[in-house]
Amino acid sequence: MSSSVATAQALRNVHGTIALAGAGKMGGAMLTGWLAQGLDAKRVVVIEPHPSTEIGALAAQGIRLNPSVKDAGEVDTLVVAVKPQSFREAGASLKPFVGSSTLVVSIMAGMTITSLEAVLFEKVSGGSVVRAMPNTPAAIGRGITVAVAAKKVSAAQRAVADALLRATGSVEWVDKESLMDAVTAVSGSGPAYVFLLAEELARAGVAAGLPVELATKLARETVAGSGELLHRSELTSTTLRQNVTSPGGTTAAALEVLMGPNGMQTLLTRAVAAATQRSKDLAK
Ligand SMILES: NC(=O)C1=CN([C@@H]2O[C@H](COP(=O)(O)OP(=O)(O)OC[C@H]3O[C@@H](n4cnc5c(N)ncnc54)[C@H](OP(=O)(O)O)[C@@H]3O)[C@@H](O)[C@H]2O)C=CC1
Ligand SMILES: O=C(O)[C@@H]1CCC=N1
Repeated sequence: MSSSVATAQALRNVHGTIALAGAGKMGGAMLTGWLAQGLDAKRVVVIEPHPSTEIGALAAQGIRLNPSVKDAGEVDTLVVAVKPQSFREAGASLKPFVGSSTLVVSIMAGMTITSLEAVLFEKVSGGSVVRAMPNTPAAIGRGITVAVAAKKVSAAQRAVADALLRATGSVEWVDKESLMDAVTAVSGSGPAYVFLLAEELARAGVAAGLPVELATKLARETVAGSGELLHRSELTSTTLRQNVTSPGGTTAAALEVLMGPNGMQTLLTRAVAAATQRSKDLAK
């Protein structure tokens, strides 16, 4: 069985009602992935105060948009995709949807398992919580998610979380929740760094004399094509970089700048440290 067939099959084996709280950029991307992989829309409840036109249109496919707690019925899995800053308030309105056997999967940056348990469950340490960090390539099935499960999460619940997360790309499980802040800084926020690279490469092309439109196209296709090559190739990123670099050539001249003092290594180390710290601060 191919891995994509196995992924779709695992998702179809997820039983019960799945509620998504927060169908914004990330929650919406995950919902798109689930439906694309064949999850029955009728089993999906979406809790979202201001649904986009796209999310509203999914009601025609059978998803239940903003039902009352009574109409939603028993929620087997609640995926929380609201902003961490709005969770204290949102948590209170979500709590009535959570029963003692509900599995909660949170994708909120910085929000710890302990905080989730305290807000959503009657007793601290009484909840089945999976903390996960996806990224936006999930929208095209090419995301990567890192997940950590609270002790109370059963093997069956972990399989449910895995199926939902894997429908949007690959999944790595870790045992230490403390890794999640750095994970968020690398892969959760990481797509933004890559898109910034495309923006700045285009700007640098314009500064070097190219028309804006051509520079934008060259930068976009170069980032996208290099990403695809990295994805398909078995070579390491170091070898792929070296393959571009002719001795004494143009790339070597550029890399001397990018790999020099205050180059990419310094900048990315500082950027990832700043994002890691922000994730820790969001927990407070
Ligand atoms: N964007 C990304 O790349 C990633 C984001 N995340 C995490 O995903 C979460 C969402 O981020 P993102 O999608 O970017 O943010 P968005 O603002 O796009 O989405 C959050 C959504 O939650 C809605 N919302 C607000 N209050 C409630 C409530 N009480 N009940 C239900 N929904 C509510 C918001 O509505 P309204 O706008 O009207 O307030 C909004 O539509 C965050 O916790 C973030 O840390 C994780 C990985 C990557
Ligand atoms: O910027 C943020 O806080 C969220 C988490 C990772 C990506 N976006």
